[in-house]
Amino acid sequence: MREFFALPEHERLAIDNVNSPHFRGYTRTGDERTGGRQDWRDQLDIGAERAARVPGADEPSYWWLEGPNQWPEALPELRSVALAWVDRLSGVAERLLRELLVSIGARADFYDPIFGERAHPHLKLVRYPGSAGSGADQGVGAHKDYGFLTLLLQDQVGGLQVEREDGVFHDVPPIPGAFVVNLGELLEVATNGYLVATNHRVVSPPHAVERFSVPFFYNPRLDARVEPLVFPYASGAPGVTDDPANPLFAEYGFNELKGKLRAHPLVAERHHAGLLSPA
Ligand SMILES: O=C(O)CCC(=O)C(=O)O
Ligand SMILES: [Fe+2]
Repeated sequence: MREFFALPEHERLAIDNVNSPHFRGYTRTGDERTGGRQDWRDQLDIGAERAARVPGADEPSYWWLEGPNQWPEALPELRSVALAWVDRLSGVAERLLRELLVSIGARADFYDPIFGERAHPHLKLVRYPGSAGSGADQGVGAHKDYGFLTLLLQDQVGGLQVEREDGVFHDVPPIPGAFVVNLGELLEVATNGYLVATNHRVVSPPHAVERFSVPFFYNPRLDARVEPLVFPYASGAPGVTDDPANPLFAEYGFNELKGKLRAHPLVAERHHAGLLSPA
């Protein structure tokens, strides 16, 4: 992945995600927004390799999220390595989700039907280039991931923080060889708030220190509707977080599309002006 970010800028920009109505490809530093503010990182977004899908007038707009990836010509091996990693981590995350469901008294296979062949996993290669010249330290602003589980590899630099019950963001110190596991919004929807999606952010490394991370997002089919989980604590669950700025959608495609339109305004304006709600 370091080789990808070391490519000359014109080679990275040849696969700019602004060229992709499917939100795939390279986002240069400064083009992404979280919480309405600029994230100081660049990244390569990779999803399941599928044919471009253009939703018909009577189809849900989230089908735009299906499509081909963009790969750098100068690094032909990246495609097979990244897609093999997606496959491998899909298996790990599947096992983990099943164990997690059993641990709260549910059936292991409860959500099996919404994954399978048409599942919509996602992988990012991310580089944080240090602090922005402006002094802002938002590597990525506080957010929750859209799907069920995230398996995140981070290097030794640090900067990832998660919000705990006390409302304070706590450092997540890097542990060599370990994944950080974040709970996604769909698990919160599934358990009606018994499990709460992990609110997390990255504080930029100081000065010109670079940080690299590789989050893998375990997501079901875009047209999956997350049914309430049958488990012993369902009746006492508090309900999902009520945040008008971030509604949680049980139909996965809408939940991801909401996030992508917000995070990638250049892609949204160029390809999806019709989907943006009037300000
Ligand atoms: O870089 C990290 O450690 C976190 C990245 C992240 O939260 C994301 O891309 O969703
Ligand atoms: Fe995240």
